[in-house]
Amino acid sequence: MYRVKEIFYTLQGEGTHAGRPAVFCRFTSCNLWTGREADRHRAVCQFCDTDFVGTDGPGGGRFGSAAELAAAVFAAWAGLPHQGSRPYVVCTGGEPLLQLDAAAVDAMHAQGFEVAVETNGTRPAPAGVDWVCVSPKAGSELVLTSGDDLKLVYPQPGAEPERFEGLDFAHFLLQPMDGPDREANTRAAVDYCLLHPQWSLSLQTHKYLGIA
Ligand SMILES: C[S@@+](CC[C@H](N)C(=O)[O-])C[C@H]1O[C@@H](n2cnc3c(N)ncnc32)[C@H](O)[C@@H]1O
Ligand SMILES: Nc1nc2[nH]cc(C(=O)O)c2c(=O)[nH]1
Ligand code: SF4
Ligand SMILES: [Mg+2]
Repeated sequence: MYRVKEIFYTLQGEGTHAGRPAVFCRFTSCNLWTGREADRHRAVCQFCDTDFVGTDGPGGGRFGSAAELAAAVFAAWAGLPHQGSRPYVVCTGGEPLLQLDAAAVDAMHAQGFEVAVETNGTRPAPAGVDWVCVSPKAGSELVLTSGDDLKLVYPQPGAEPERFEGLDFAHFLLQPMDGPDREANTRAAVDYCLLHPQWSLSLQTHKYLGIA
């Protein structure tokens, strides 16, 4: 059984693939926060910008099999078929690697999708995922130490960029922490990238565009 908060079609807002049309499959639950506001101050991850509680969002629900989940992802894709481009699904959450398994990845592949994951990196990824974006969180143990994007929310005391720059990722990105200090955090991230050009800036472009 897969528990999913919402499934929707939009542009990938963040990271190396920012601007790419994608179905987002947002799994419920996270191992670093309950998702309840009353618990935020004592969570390992306290800055989360996402509601991942329950299965009540658009396209959300409980899916009894990998094939049913993949069919729901396929149903959300609204792009026209085009030779040489594959539909794209971003599995996120909550923490998707608490639920995403090889059967789900295989079923999404069988529907023609390229499969990406957005993860906090505290759980191994199943075989077959095509794009792995890891976003480490201070105070958590990082087990996924290789992948495509290493996308660090900045600043995070205890998770300085220097700690991650030796890991086996193709792209290193700083994403300004959203919240009351977003503007200052954005300026600080710009300054950090300018001084340390192995890092690129990742903006949450969907928020500036006013899309999901
Ligand atoms: C909601 S998380 C879900 C996936 C996974 N649990 C993770 O943390 O990577 C999706 C992305 O949003 C980022 N994010 C969450 N809250 C944020 C905030 N306040 N400002 C900037 N990025 C944030 C996360 O670091 C992650 O890259
Ligand atoms: N447009 C859009 N892009 C995103 N990239 C990562 C997201 C996430 O919440 O994981 C996200 C999201 O919520 N919306
Ligand atoms: S790890 Fe990801 S989903 Fe979990 S609380 Fe942090 S940002 Fe939110
Ligand atoms: Mg988001």
